[in-house]
Amino acid sequence: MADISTDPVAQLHNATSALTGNETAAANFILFAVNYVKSLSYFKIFVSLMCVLLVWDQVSYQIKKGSIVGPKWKWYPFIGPFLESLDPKFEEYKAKWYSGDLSCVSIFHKFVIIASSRDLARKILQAPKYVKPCVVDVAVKILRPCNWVFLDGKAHTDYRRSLNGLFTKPALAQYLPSLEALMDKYMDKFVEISKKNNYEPQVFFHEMREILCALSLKAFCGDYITEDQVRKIADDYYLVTAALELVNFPIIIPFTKTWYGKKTADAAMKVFEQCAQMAKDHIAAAGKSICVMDAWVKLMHDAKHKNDEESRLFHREFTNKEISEAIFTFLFASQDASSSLACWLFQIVADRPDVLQKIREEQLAVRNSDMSTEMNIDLIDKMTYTNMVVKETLRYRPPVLMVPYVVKQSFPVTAHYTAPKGSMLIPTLYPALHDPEVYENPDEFIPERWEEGSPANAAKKNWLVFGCGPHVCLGQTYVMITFTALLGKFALYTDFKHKVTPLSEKIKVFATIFPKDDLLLSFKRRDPLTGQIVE
Ligand code: HEM
Repeated sequence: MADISTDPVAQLHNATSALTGNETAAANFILFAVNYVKSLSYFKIFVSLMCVLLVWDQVSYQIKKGSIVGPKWKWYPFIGPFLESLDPKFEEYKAKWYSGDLSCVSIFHKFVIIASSRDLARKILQAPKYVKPCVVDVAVKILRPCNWVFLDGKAHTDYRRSLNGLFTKPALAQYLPSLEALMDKYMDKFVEISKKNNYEPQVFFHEMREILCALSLKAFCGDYITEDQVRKIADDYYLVTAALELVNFPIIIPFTKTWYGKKTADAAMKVFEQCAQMAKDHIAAAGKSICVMDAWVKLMHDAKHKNDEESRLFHREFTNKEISEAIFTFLFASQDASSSLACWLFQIVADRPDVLQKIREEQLAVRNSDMSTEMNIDLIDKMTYTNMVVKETLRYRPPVLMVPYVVKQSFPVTAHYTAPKGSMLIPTLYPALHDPEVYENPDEFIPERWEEGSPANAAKKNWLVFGCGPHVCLGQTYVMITFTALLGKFALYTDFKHKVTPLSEKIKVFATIFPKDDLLLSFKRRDPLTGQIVE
């Protein structure tokens, strides 16, 4: 008669009768284990399960850690140093970087490897076969899964090639006049704000974020975006930054940080979609190109009559939605890093009157003291010293400390260590930029170290401010040009003072890095030729 028992133990018993030797021993063991579990209470089962998981958590950590530097054990079971990661401290990061070329930490199920030497950082950034950029889970929801930044390999390289042309010097030359006009407006605004506070230094962190957001949006959307829309996006943008913290809840729950972040991003992309259509209409009517959107649409427009390889990239029409998503990634990539640079730049220059004086002298010289000279690329190219100040600020206080990547397949990072698939691999940029063998007295601010023929200039491999490899920053030329122009104008037309506090030189980590006291500044109008204060 067929065995109709539903008891798995009874079934196993019957099954073993047909086996011999090793098979019987294995089956007996399973039988014993099943009988044992059946004799346990739920509580005991739970405790046993937890013990197994606990041991597995530690064993898995040890296997992944291998020979690299890192905590001997996962001291906080399962979560690891999760609570510390909620409030990242620059000093703790630094201690980690200098603890070894490769170090690790495990948070929940994520195994994180930090690569801090220049050569390892470069190796990782240039290994698209093994790694791809790692974004927090929620970023895919906020930036949308179809966004170009999530493309990998050839698809990414091809899309990137279609965007490179939007940030070349000739393209940037088209955006400069409207950027200069906006800089003028913000100089007035900063002076006005300072005047209302009797020129007493006050927190300028938020104003710096606003001017950078406004400049980016002007460069990207030109006059298609209204001042109100710019203000709204600039005001709300910090909600996106807050939503994209490295440690965040992956599901979007109403009225949480991520929910507000997504709402802000969706609203901004809606505005960009409308702007994209206006750019298409403007270029179709043979209008002049003055912003990134115009330049992009013009490339599409011109491509229709050309058949070279570069133009073929534009043979398909990028939709308004696609353009809006790409523009949002530009804002996303630029906003925090550029605001960080702006904060340090104004603080550092205000604290060093000799540097400010040299900038002013250069600014007058390149204009031949003719204040009606318009800003253009040739003029900016002549601002050698101002450019060195921007470059040294980027080295001294690199806005992006680390770039998280995820391992796609086991990656032999060194002869002795292979990063396991699925782990997070983080090349750090700071140590290469503070390498004493390349930059003498690396913790001092010395613009002259960038003079032609200097060791700093020769050490191209250490210049990791904008990353390297297939994901190298798309906006790096734009950054150098805009900031040189911005600093030059503010130095000429305003007298800015910084109040030094014990926290000014301390570093706060908020996506990028900022002075811990949020930057106390005051601006006065000055006559660019005489240096007299104009009240
Ligand atoms: C001070 C300002 C900035 C700094 C320090 C900075 C730095 C960086 C770094 C370190 C990366 C990652 C590179 C890599 O993975 O190898 C990056 C990527 C990127 N940056 Fe910037 N960035 C800045 C401003 C900008 C601006 C203004 C734009 C926009 C126009 C921009 C657009 C991008 C884009 C689109 C990417 C991703 C490129 C890709 O995945 O192909 N960045 N940036």
